Amino acid sequence: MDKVLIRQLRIDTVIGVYEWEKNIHQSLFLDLDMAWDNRPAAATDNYQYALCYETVSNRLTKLVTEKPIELIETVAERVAECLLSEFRVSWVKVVVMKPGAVPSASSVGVEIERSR
Ligand SMILES: Nc1nc2c(c(=O)[nH]1)N=C([C@H](O)[C@@H](O)CO)CN2
Repeated sequence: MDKVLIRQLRIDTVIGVYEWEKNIHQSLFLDLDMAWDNRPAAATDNYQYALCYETVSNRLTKLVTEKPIELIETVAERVAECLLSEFRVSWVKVVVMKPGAVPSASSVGVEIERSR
């Protein structure tokens, strides 16, 4: 299966369940694996057939930052829904990491896979 990948997309946003988290920005890091047939783009060398990782990155940053969210699970689910519906991706793996959330861990996070 062909994929388009985005690694370590940093999104600074209001995220967290505790009161002290609702007045600060924290960084989330997203890894995205998106099923996409890359052959039409490669055969024609035409951007029109490519899943644009820049467009996806910008859209997801807007989505995640438009309002405060408590759980990183919610972030992952909203990101997956957006990719399946707006970008017509048939399958996606979304990893959301929140470094700094647990001081004794280098990072913590969630991973989901969704398809339509
Ligand atoms: N499974 C989760 N556990 C926790 C979350 C979360 O989003 N998913 N969030 C918190 C707090 O916001 C924490 O990150 C503050 O450091 C705790 N557990």
